[in-house]
Amino acid sequence: GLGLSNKKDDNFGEWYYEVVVNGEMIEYYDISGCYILRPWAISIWETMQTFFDAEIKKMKIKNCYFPLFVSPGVLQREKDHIEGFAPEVAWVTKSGSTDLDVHIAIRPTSETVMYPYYSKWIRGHRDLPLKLNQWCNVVRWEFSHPTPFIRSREFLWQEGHTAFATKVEADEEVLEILELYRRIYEEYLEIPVIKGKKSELEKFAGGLYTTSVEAFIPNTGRGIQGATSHCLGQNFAKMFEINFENEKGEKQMVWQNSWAYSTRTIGVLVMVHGDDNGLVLPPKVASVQVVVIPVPYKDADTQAIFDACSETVNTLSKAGFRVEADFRDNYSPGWKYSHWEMKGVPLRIEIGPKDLVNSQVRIVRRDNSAKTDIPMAKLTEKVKEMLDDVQQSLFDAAKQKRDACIKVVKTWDEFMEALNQKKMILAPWCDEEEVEKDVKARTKGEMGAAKTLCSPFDQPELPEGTLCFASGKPAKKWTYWGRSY
Ligand SMILES: O=C1CCCN[C@@H]1CCCn1cnc2cc(F)c(F)cc2c1=O
Ligand SMILES: [Mg+2]
Repeated sequence: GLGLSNKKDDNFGEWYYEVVVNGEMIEYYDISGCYILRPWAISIWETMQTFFDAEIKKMKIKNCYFPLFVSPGVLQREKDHIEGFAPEVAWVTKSGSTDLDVHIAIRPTSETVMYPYYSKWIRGHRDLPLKLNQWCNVVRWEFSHPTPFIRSREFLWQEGHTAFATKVEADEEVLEILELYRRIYEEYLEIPVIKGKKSELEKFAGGLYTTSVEAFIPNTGRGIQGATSHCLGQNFAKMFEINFENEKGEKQMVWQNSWAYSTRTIGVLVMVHGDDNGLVLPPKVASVQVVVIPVPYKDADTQAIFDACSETVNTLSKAGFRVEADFRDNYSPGWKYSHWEMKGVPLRIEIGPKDLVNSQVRIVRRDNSAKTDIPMAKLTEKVKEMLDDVQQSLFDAAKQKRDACIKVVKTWDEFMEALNQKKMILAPWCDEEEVEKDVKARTKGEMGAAKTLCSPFDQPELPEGTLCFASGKPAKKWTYWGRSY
């Protein structure tokens, strides 16, 4: 039948696979870890892209496109950048039946592709800042269990790569981009995120520091990195000799950033808002915000009902809403209700014989199933009101649920109890890497170890003498810990 055979709170993993397929976002592919992204998913990607692209253009960041293929020499240029990642790199070794004598890597990220040309293009301070972004796919041949949108061997992202004369400019842009990522999550996807700094152990090894927006999946009790904005310092400038002559004629290395968000955002959206009837889409990213369903009755005037549906579609689309009617005569109204609920369409409008008589429509909200009869005359204003309310309600519900998963702890025992309760744990930490490694070792298990998610910029009060939950040493900062994706 149409319904899901898995409940979200019973077996989340199965529920997720079913929802992304039944919601017509994903089609499975015959190569493991690869998925077909169908229009219902790509329309969400495009909405985010439209917002983000417009915002970075305001920042004078330009789009470019570098090749998919990386020559082996440059890929290995930076040891600690690549060492841990080597097993994930996919290689082209043949063309047709001919072996390539030099194997070519497929980009897993584009630092090593782009920076030799940054070195060539950046000569003097007038060449700075150089601020480029590309919208592309990347390939990482990961082996941990693949999950649509969340962990796939190929995914879509944007990667920004910027170079500045000063660290001050770089530091400023890192946070400007991070704020855009927060807006994508909290103003479009309606998912609460925490802005913070990654620990030395969790940061991008090739960089100076990493900031991120961290989301949380209550059902699995796992944190998930939503997007990341790194300051690379001068590490890559040194490696790729990206220098410029400053105003005084002195040779200086540039300060760089790199930042990305990916189609993983869509997976987080499904996991956070989805329910046992399927997807639940925030109106701002829904390619269909309102679906109009005719409810013909045996002896009623079916044509009149269809006409009322068409009129409703015209009125709402003229008002700027993304609206569709489902006139298919081979499906019942009931079937259509389930189908569009599965796809997460925010509002459903039902028009039957009595609605005609009363010149009203029945509007049903996807997020809370509330049913309201609205006079046709007030249609547009009510639909706008309800869509705005759905958008905000989704955030409020997700935030309340996420906040209920946060536990503040002071001791190891409290930490372990919270971890076993699938919480996102805020703990005072001495900020020592050895201690972080020790926590990982002590929490190892088939569920995966606990790790730091981020140290929130918004630091609670840390009273003098507060001790680290894990080492007992003087705590330096509050840090979020948890299991993660
Ligand atoms: O996270 C970002 C933002 C956008 C540009 N890149 C940075 C760092 C990416 C970190 N990273 C992440 N994954 C990788 C996988 C690989 F196979 C590999 F060769 C390299 C990497 C790798 O450098
Ligand atoms: Mg990885």
